[in-house]
Amino acid sequence: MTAILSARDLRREFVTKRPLFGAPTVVRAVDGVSLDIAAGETFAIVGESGCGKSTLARLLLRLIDPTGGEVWYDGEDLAHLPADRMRALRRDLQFIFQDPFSSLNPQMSVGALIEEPMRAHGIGTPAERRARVADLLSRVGLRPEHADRYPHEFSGGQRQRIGIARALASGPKVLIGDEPVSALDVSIQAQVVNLLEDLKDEFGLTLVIIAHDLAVIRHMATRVAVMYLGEVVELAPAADLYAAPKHPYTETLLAAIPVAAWGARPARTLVEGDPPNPIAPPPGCRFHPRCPYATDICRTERPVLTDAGEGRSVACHRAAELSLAGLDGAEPGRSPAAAARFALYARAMAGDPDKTNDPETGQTQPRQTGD
Ligand SMILES: Nc1ncnc2c1ncn2[C@@H]1O[C@H](COP(=O)(O)OP(=O)(O)OP(=O)(O)O)[C@@H](O)[C@H]1O
Repeated sequence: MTAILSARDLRREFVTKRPLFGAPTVVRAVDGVSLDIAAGETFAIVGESGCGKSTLARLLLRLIDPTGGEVWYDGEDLAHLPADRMRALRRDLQFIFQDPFSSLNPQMSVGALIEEPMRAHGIGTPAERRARVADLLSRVGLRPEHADRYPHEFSGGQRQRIGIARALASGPKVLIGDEPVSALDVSIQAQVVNLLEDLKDEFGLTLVIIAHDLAVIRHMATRVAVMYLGEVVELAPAADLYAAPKHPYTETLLAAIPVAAWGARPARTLVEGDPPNPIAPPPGCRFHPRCPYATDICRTERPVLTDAGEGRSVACHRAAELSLAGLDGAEPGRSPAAAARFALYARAMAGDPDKTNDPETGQTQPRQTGD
């Protein structure tokens, strides 16, 4: 694998002062993340709100400075580059924001918004830039004459297309999208996902997509990194991860995927127990208070992300012995076997940690932790 972008033990803390009294609190938003993103892949970073994925995305493009660690792009450590060199490299590394309403300056015409990155990097003559704006508008499914209009004249999906055209304007090699479709109507999300996939092929891009659940990126991701409380807990080729997760947290994220096709109903969250507190993460495995498979070692020893073979890594003491429920490749829903296992799992999460009811017979039985 040729890595185009790599993180090495990347860290970012936020220190927040209490308003009147008390010690400042420290949030370890990203706490020692190492990963390699291959040229030309679609790499997804997934996890619940607050797990640090937006912070990681911003660190990867040095939109914010790290507290520690390195970010390597094309032989240079972005984390320690002087500002002027970093500005030059931004031509290669672009960001698509989550909210197409607040991320576009309402005072600027669409043409000026898309042209701005080209001007900033001294690309082309004014006439060449205008021609490129028209071309980019067509490529994202809008019309060249839209260049003279203003963002408020467009729908959310169209604004996100404008944001994508703007991100493409400087001819980047890597595009990072921070939940690029989650602010859009569900009916529009698939269209924008499809557009990103088409543009990736057309422009030879590497895509990094941040998502809070595994549904959105299911059909586009090449590999997936699952984050929990500032750490990557599982990293795997997408098809393998969906078919057979190795970390219990990944299993819960898979269980939250709506069974029916796009938008039929919102995803449920099956992760019960105390919500994660990034200020005071639990000892041992950070997921253990919510994990139905936790044993003593999970409460005391922090598992490290370990090579699990076949391009997979997992941070779970019990990864080798557990056999967790995947989606079994069923379309549009899960197979009956996977559905039954998810039902068992949901009950285990909601109640008795050691026993659960068989969804078909209603009999109480020990939960299965291996096949
Ligand atoms: N500027 C900041 N100051 C203080 N704390 C911050 C700041 N930015 C993020 N955090 C904290 O860092 C943690 C990770 O936040 P981050 O936004 O990266 O998570 P996320 O997984 O992207 O969540 P979301 O999907 O809600 O954006 C959270 O606890 C958040 O409150």
